[in-house]
Amino acid sequence: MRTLSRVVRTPLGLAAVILLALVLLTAVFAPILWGPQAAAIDTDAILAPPSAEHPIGTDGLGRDILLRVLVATRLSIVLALMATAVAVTVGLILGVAPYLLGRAGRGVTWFVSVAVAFPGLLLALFFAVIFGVGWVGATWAIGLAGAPSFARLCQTLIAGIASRDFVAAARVGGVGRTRVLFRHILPNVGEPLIVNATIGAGGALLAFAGLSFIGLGVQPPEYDWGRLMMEGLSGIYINPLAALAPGIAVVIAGLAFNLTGEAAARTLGLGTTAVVAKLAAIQPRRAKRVPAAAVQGTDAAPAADTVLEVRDLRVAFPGADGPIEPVRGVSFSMRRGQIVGIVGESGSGKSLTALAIAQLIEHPGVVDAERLAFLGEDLLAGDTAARRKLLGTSLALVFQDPMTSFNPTRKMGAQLAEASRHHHGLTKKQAHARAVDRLEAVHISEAARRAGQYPHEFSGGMRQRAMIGAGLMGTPSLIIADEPTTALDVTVQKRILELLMSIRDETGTAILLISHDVSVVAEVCDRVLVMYAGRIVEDLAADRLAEARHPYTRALLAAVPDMSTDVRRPLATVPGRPVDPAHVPAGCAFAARCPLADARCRTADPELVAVPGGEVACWHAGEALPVAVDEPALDLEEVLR
Ligand SMILES: Nc1ncnc2c1ncn2[C@@H]1O[C@H](COP(=O)(O)OP(=O)(O)OP(=O)(O)O)[C@@H](O)[C@H]1O
Repeated sequence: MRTLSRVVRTPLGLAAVILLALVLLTAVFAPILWGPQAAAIDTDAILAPPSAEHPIGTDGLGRDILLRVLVATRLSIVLALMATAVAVTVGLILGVAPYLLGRAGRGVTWFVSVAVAFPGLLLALFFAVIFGVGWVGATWAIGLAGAPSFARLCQTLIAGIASRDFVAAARVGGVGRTRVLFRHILPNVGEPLIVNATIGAGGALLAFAGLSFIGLGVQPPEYDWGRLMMEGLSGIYINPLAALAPGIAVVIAGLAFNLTGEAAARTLGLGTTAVVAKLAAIQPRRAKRVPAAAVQGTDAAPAADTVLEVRDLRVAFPGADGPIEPVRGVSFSMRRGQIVGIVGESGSGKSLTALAIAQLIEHPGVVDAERLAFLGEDLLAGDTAARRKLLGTSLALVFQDPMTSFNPTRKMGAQLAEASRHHHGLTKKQAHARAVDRLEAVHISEAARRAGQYPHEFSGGMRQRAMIGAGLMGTPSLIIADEPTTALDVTVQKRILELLMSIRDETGTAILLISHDVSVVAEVCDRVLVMYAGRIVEDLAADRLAEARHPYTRALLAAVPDMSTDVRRPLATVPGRPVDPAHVPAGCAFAARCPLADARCRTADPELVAVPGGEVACWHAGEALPVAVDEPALDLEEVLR
């Protein structure tokens, strides 16, 4: 209803809706008002030309053509709508199948791709021949012919929404595929699908008229516009209006559907509501640092409080010239209460590492590891349902973009409550109460009222806190926060980081913080893992960052602006370009950008070896740099690239 009122506010929308309303009113009332008259045979007025009594003449049985055109509106529209219903239903089934069936659904995608390549009218003729002459066969024919394009649209829209963060969060929360589809995906693709179906109804109307015109559609004594065109054609030289009038009716009704659909599409495309709520004040708390003992020595035998063990984690995707491995043997472990940061430039494999831990790498991606264990449970083996439950109750994810982290069509309270109901067996009321409680826990004021609002009614910082609140619906042992502050301004950033630290202090939750910003990581983490080209190249305590040994870590640190940075000069960056995972060079992947690189670096890849305070993978770890990396010879072009 809201959509309709937005559509009629535009001149095009208003005209289209009025036209469609007229067509539909004619379809409803014309057979009641003029049905018997339109069927009355008058042998005295056979093939009469237009006159005052018969404005566009009569047919071969003396029946009034204008009345017949008006009465035919109902059958023409009903049949077009029935064919559209077939197209939408079959299209939806084919459209959602790949998502629901996972890998097994690839056959459906292939089938739709092939079917979509056939011209619709050809398919309609093909099905019309199979189903036989008559309106039933024609309805199936037009409906099935329209289904592939609808299915393709459906698949594309679903794929777009399925990659959004809130769907990933729901899946990690243990929400099943079917529920995710109906709760999170379909409500978000519903509008474009309805708009497309409306436009499709115009096409079905035209196709039906075509089939009836060539004698495959409606059969006498029934008549639709196509049938009337066919009958009028025989007398076109005597009374051209007899064929033209039903043709014009098809055009008007087709336009009414198409324009309404187009107007709705335009209106929906333009209308993104952006209501920015005011940021509620939060009371930042000073974080306690985890004792150094808890930070050190994590790669020995797993300690009793080990939350996460990652050993030789690899993530691969098929590429044009063989598999691409953007994550190439990552190993680390985390203990209760630890905040570990992963830093590295874009493309270094940080997010894929996190996604692999959360079991969110989709086919055709392949995850392999010597060991990937969460709370002692092997994530690469064992029962899928048990794994999902474990991840759903004990792992929380916070994503970069707080706008995509929530389903825009559902209220915040309901979204927070969802996983809790699923995993903890809470009633709707209990889950809602917990959602409000969790919103309060992340310092959202008036939490009860806020729980009844939609994501767009929250500010960016509030949404990010709500995302953290969603993670706290259970009792997570690990929060993975992937660039949680990148989309936020600096003051909000600080509050989010302080919130994460306070959660760690209060609950002992371990936090894996992914960031490309080394200063963010340095501020809140106990330990920092520096990633380059899919590997950890340095692992060190955050408070020893200044003693970093790897030239890459040192270059990253040098690129952080401070109060002494000359603002008139371009900001420093690490010179050169990151490695393309499809073309990782032999030897040390950083060699091409490294001022210390020599022949050995270009041929032999250094292992991660223990050094005082951490581990480093470099043949020249800690050596003095011949060129000052904090003063790289930058050209603006390189910076902007
Ligand atoms: N589905 C995929 N298929 C092929 N390659 C992929 C896929 N997903 C990611 N990659 C590649 O893997 C590499 C690492 O990606 P990842 O998202 O982990 O990087 P990142 O360090 O998190 O960077 P950013 O900070 O930009 O997110 C990138 O080069 C990316 O192009």
